[in-house]
Amino acid sequence: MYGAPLSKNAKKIMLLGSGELGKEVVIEAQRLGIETIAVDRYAHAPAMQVAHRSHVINMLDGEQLRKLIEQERPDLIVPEIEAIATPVLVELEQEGYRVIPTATASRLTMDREGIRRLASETLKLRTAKYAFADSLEELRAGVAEIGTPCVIKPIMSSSGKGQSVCRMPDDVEQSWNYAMEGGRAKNARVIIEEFIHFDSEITLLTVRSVSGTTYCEPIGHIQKDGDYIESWQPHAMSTQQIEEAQHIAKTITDALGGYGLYGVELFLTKEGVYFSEVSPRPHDTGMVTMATQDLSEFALHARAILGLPITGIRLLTPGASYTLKADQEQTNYTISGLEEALSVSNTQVRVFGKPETKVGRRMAVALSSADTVEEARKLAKQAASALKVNYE
Ligand SMILES: Nc1ncnc2c1ncn2[C@@H]1O[C@H](COP(=O)(O)OP(=O)(O)OP(=O)(O)O)[C@@H](O)[C@H]1O
Ligand SMILES: NCC(=O)N[C@@H]1O[C@H](COP(=O)([O-])[O-])[C@@H](O)[C@H]1O
Ligand SMILES: [Mg+2]
Repeated sequence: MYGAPLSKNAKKIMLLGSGELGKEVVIEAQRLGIETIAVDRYAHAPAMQVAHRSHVINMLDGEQLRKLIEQERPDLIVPEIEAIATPVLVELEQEGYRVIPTATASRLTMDREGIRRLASETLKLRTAKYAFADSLEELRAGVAEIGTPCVIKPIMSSSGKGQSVCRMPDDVEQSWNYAMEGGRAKNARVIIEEFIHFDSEITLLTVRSVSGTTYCEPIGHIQKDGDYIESWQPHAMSTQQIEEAQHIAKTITDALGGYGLYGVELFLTKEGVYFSEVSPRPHDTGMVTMATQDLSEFALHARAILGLPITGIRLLTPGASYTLKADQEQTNYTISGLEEALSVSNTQVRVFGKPETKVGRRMAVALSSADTVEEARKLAKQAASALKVNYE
C-alpha cells in the first residue's frame, strides 16, 4: 500500500549509482508508481534523466552518504554500483533503513576479496585459485604462487577497469601500473586469479522474492578487456551444467540474502562450473532480457525489492545484445546511424544519454530477437555496427 509519487504516502527508492542499468530500474519502479531518487558522482547520469530528482555526491564518502540518506529518508536504498561507502549502509540498516538486497551483500560484493573469500573459503564453491597483493613486491610473489597466465584486477573496479592478463613474469609491473590507474577507490590492493580456460561463460540471473528463488534462462556472453561486448539468451547448456549452475547460484544468493535480482557470473569448463563473481543487482549482460523475457531483469528487480510476487519468468524468444562503446574522451559527441540500426528486423536500441564519452565507455546497446540465438546475434551485431559515436 502506498500513495502517489511526491505525496506524503509515496514509497521512495534511492538509487546509489545512476548508470544505464539504474535508468531501467527507475523506469520499472515508476511503472509501479514509486517515487525515485537517483544519486551518482556526476550530474546528468542516465538514471537521473528519468528519476523524480537527483543528487550528485561522492558515494565513497560515508559522511556525505549518511547526510543525504537522512535528508531523503528513502524506503529502499538500492545500490547500483560497487563503489559505495558500504560500512555506512551496514550502520543505516541497523538503524532501520532497508538496503537492497542487504547491507551485508553490498559490503561483501563491494570488493573482490569479500565475495571471493565467502564463495571459496566459507561456501566451498569452485573458483579460480587466487591471491591478494598490496604492493608490486607482493604482486610478484602472488604471480609466482598462482602461475602464468593469470588475471590481475584491482579489488574495487568493474567493467574490466584496471584488469589485465599477466602472461609472463615480465608483465607484472605493467599489470600493477594498469591496476593502479583503473581502480575505482584509491586502494592499492589487487587480486591475482588463475586464468581459467573456459569453454564459455554465462550470467545466471537469479531472483530472490517473496515467491522464492527463480532463475532466468542462462545468458551467454563475450567479454573483451574485461568488459562485455555481446550477450545472448538462452545459452545452450547440458542438464548437468544447468543443475550445477543453479546450485552455485542458490548457494551464493542464499548466503547474501534479501530480495532482489542477482547476476551470478560463471565459467563453464570441462572440469565443471566455476563461480566467478556476483552482482547483487541487475547485470549488464542481462540487458538482453529487455528483448527476450516477459519481465526484464529490471522489472524483476523492481518487483522483488518491493516485496511483490513473481509467479514465473517466461522467455518469449531467443535474443541478443551488442554494445556500442566510445573510443575517445570528449564532452561533446553525437550518436549517428539510428535509422540504419533500426532498419534491422526485430531490433531495438537503448541510448544511455551519458553526458561524456571516455575510452571504452558503453554508450548504447542494440537488442535483437529472432528464432535462433545465432540469428539474433547477427542482427544485434549488425545494428550496433551501424551506430557510431562522433566527436567534435
Ligand atoms: N580468472 C579468470 N580467468 C579467465 N578469464 C577471466 C578471469 N577473470 C575474469 N576473466 C574475464 O574477464 C571478464 C571480466 O572479469 P570480472 O567479471 O571479474 O570483471 P569486472 O570488472 O567485475 O566486470 P563486470 O563489472 O563487467 O562484471 C570475465 O567475464 C572473463 O571474461
Ligand atoms: N559492469 C557493471 C556495469 O555495467 N555497470 C553499469 O555501468 C554504469 C557505470 O558506467 P560508466 O562507467 O560509463 O559511468 C553503472 O552505473 C551501471 O549502470
Ligand atoms: Mg564480471
